[in-house]
Amino acid sequence: MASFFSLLKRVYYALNPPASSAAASPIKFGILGAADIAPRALISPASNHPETVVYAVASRDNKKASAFAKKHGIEKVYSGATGYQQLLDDPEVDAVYNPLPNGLHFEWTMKALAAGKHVLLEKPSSNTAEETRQMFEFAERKGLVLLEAVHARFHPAMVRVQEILDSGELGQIINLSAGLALSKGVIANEGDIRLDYALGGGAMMDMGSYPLSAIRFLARSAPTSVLSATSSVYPSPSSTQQLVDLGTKATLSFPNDVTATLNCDFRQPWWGLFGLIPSMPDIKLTANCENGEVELYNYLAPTLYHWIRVRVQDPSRKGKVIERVEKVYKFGDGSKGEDWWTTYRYQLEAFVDQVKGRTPRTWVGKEDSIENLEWIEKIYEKTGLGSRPKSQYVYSD
Ligand SMILES: NC(=O)C1=CN([C@@H]2O[C@H](COP(=O)(O)OP(=O)(O)OC[C@H]3O[C@@H](n4cnc5c(N)ncnc54)[C@H](OP(=O)(O)O)[C@@H]3O)[C@@H](O)[C@H]2O)C=CC1
Ligand SMILES: O=C1OC[C@@H](O)[C@H](O)[C@H]1O
Repeated sequence: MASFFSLLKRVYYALNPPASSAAASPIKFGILGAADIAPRALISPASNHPETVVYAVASRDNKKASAFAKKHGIEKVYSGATGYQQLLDDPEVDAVYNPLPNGLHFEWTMKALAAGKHVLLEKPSSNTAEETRQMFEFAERKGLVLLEAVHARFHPAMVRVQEILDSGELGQIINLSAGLALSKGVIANEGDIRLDYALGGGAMMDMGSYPLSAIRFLARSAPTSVLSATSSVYPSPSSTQQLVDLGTKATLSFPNDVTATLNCDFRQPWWGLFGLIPSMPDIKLTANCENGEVELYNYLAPTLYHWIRVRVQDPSRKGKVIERVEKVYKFGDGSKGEDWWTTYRYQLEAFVDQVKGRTPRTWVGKEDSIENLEWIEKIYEKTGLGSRPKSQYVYSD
């Protein structure tokens, strides 16, 4: 019963975080585009962070910009063809949140950095590893913070799974698997940016970037090769749309004979097992090891509900398995956090710490983001679909 009430309380506060009173010199954010994800990933967490204010939004469309600003209490509105650049030119803006379609991440992140702004950049960081490298190198040259918003990596539950593996209690990792697959109609419907090749669409870009990042994080290494990869494609007459994967499955190899399987899908069937039972979303990470296994269920929204199930061979009784379940909402070392903090709230904490010159509890750095894109591209190469198109934007330092 007590755990039912703590679930209710956690979910309530995750969705309605208590407003914090503003610190003396908060980081003022500007948002490029009135994107669907912005309230969840930035506006709501920022309302609870004393050192952040969402100050401006820019949209191509004036009405959309004003309605978005009104709904979320945002002071400054920019719109029209020059709206994004006007926001970047506003000296009041300290940091930019870039939730534009993937194919525009490079151009607008480079422009934001050129304008001297720190950038919280939506995943996947760009369309190619080379673009991601250029963005991070530019940020370094400018002395600015750039973070790819792989929010799941910031939650203590994910970090705990890595700790369990690192502790050695399960022995050497043999196989990792991670998925993100949702039933048809839930996401990426007709007209969605996720289905537009020119904008960097595709399931591997959109959803696959998370399980790939998680697998690499738990393996503490880059893959060594893509052993196999297959995609299902959109039955569209347009040849570029046929390069958009609706789902991709890949097997990767890692050092020390570790293998990993990855699954991502926009169009999982609603019914599984011969059409008899509803299929559940694939939102699980598993590590099979020499002496047991660990599974994290719901690694993308662990605040709402998750479990970490550990099964380990009993060393004193051959064949006997000892099972335990952990739920981890806060870091065990007293680092900042609350049970109800979402992945996005933990991510914002880290971003602000980095901007303020403090050491964040968790971080996803330059090489990590470059590597993720490198292997997204390698998986696409293996499927035969190839990388998403490079940005046409040319910048000068
Ligand atoms: N971290 C997370 O949990 C999530 C991350 N994402 C990532 O965030 C990004 C945006 O996703 P989402 O919010 O779902 O997408 P939306 O389509 O809702 O938002 C994208 C915004 O980009 C702007 N835009 C600029 N140019 C174009 C164009 N040519 N076509 C379409 N939109 C354009 C639009 O803003 P306007 O018209 O106002 O100018 C639009 O609102 C993606 O990179 C995605 O991978 C998405 C969902 C969850
Ligand atoms: O968190 C997410 O889940 C679903 C995806 O389509 C979305 O872009 C992603 O970031």
